[in-house]
Amino acid sequence: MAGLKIDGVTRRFGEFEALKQVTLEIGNGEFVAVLGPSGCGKTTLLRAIAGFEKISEGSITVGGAEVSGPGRHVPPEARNVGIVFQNYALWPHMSVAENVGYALKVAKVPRAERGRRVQEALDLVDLGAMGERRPANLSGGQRQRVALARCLVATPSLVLFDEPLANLDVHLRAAMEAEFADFHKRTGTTIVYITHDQAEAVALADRIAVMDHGRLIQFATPQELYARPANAMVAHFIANGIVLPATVLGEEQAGKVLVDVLGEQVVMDCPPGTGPRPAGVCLRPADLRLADSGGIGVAVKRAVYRGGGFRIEGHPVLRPDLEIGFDLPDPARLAAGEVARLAITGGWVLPAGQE
Ligand SMILES: Nc1ncnc2c1ncn2[C@@H]1O[C@H](COP(=O)(O)OP(=O)(O)OP(=O)(O)O)[C@@H](O)[C@H]1O
Repeated sequence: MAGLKIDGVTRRFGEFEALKQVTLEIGNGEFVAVLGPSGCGKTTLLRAIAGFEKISEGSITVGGAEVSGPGRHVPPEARNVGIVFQNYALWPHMSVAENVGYALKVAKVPRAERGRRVQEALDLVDLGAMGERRPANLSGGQRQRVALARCLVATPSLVLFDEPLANLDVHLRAAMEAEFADFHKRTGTTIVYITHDQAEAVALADRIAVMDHGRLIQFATPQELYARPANAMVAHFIANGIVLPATVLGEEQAGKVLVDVLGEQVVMDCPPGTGPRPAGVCLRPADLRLADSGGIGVAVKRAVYRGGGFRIEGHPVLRPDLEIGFDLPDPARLAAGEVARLAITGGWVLPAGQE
């Protein structure tokens, strides 16, 4: 197992920068998700780590050895990096064990050793008893595990997952999430997991690297991303936080500060050194409470039933240009056309310049 260091990596396609000065250090045995919207550079980063893509600037180090850098590009097959792709493409005419052992056979690994390593890899993904089956006789999740075993049989120092659950249905995704988490716990493999699904990243990863437009925006634990997003994009992207304009009224004291949000004065969490300035604030469900009086007025545009409760969407009465959405447990007392009163009880002031 090995750590991964990405240092100031830029990748240009002509004038366009798909990766901009990305710096990221991943510890030995860590499970890191790379998360971001379509086109943010996730796949380019994965391809650069795997060695399918040359980088324009910076360096990449796996387990202490530089694999990409100025004048240096170690080919993919010499990097000892495994990849589990979204399309797991197994050979239909080969058994599970043959599929897993194919690369070893091509590499002329002796039969006995091959058999032992294939069995070990299948045991790791809990398919130890299924080596003789054909892929057609496996479930989608089992096939994805064969793909994982096929990657593990080469004993990689680092495993990259490229949206491995994207082709699976919702139920199978949940089951496979649990399997991946369990696999990581048992083996301690260093994992870099690419996804655009924030719920998946939050459920699985020790830390998440959020990317946007080729840049790394924030690299932190799921809890930190939720509670202390670095900018409005992260606040929205992680669990759909509400971002509103506000004015910081005082100076930060012990991580808190007094803020005016649409006429309401609220004490919120804030970055160190926050002082009076215009700011964006991120609000989470725990920061909002429906009130009978006071609070901010929200004109309800839509109330959509979401099983067990309603999703309310509308705009602040004082700022019709802003959108605000929140969830309300059943039985809801709100309908389109009404004005809801929302008390704000907390929140997070975004860092300066990130509103
Ligand atoms: N070979 C290439 N030539 C030119 N532009 C490219 C090339 N590969 C990627 N890009 C551009 O780089 C940007 C990042 O692409 P990338 O595939 O890394 O995004 P992504 O975050 O993986 O998106 P998705 O989730 O849709 O796969 C995109 O704007 C894409 O069009």
